[in-house]
Amino acid sequence: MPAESAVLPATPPPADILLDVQGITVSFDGFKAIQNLSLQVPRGSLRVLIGPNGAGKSTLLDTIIGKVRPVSGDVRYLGQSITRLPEYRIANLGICRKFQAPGVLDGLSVEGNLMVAARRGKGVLASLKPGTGAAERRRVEELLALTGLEHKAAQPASGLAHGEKQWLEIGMVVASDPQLLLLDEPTAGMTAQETAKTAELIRSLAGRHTVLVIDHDMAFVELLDAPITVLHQGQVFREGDLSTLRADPDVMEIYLGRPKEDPKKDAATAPATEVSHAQA
Ligand SMILES: Nc1ncnc2c1ncn2[C@@H]1O[C@H](COP(=O)(O)OP(=O)(O)OP(=O)(O)O)[C@@H](O)[C@H]1O
Repeated sequence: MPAESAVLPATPPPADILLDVQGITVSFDGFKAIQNLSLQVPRGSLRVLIGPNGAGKSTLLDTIIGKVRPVSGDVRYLGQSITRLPEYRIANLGICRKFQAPGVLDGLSVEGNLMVAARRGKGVLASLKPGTGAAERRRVEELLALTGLEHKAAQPASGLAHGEKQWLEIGMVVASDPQLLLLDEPTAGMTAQETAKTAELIRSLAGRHTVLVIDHDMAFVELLDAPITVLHQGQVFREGDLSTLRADPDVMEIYLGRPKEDPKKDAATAPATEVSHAQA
């Protein structure tokens, strides 16, 4: 895909905005983990959130799902303020964070797990409606195809490899058809091959879903080929595509602690752990 496709729209029309974070500040005992942060996410888009440790990425997701309350600002979803809603009501609006899903049930088969997830949230009466069972089976088949786990459908989830378990969990989250899906480091612990497949899976979710992904793995971020928002010290530091951000000395500096005046010297002396963490 050409680089231009990843560039953020300058001023997207408000009707296309699913999530509109307006100037939020989050304070923990006086420490501002997020400071006057604004972010707009168009409906059906895929957005990547990166930033050094402590930048506020997880706190932002916690605020969107109502786990953490901002001291000021507003989180708007489909034009409605959700800032003061309890977590369960925000979830009921179709906002789902992957780690919130109950983990995979090891004793159940892959398709059994997906069936449980497809039924979750439906009342007893709804599940007794004629045709519901057939519709759920069709949904499970769709989810098996989406996650590439058709060949493992009957196998117990306990036997899945790490990556496969993650795909099953993504499938379980998608089963409830969330409009906004928040994924926090979905490729942690994955091999390069699993990471590439995860990128493909996540890309395929955009359109039907709006997806916001946090990750540190730049190889994965590159494969996602999506607009990126860089957070730093609780604020939006930059937005753009990966090639633009990689060429930005200020972004390099916050990731690597590399002084702009003498990048060569610092690149040579930057601690290996810091470089490998960001890999930008
Ligand atoms: N419950 C809390 N109480 C106090 N401080 C917190 C709390 N949660 C987060 N923080 C602080 O807020 C800042 C932002 O943390 P956050 O976890 O959001 O960063 P992050 O960008 O997700 O970092 P990482 O990439 O390391 O996960 C950090 O300085 C962190 O120590």
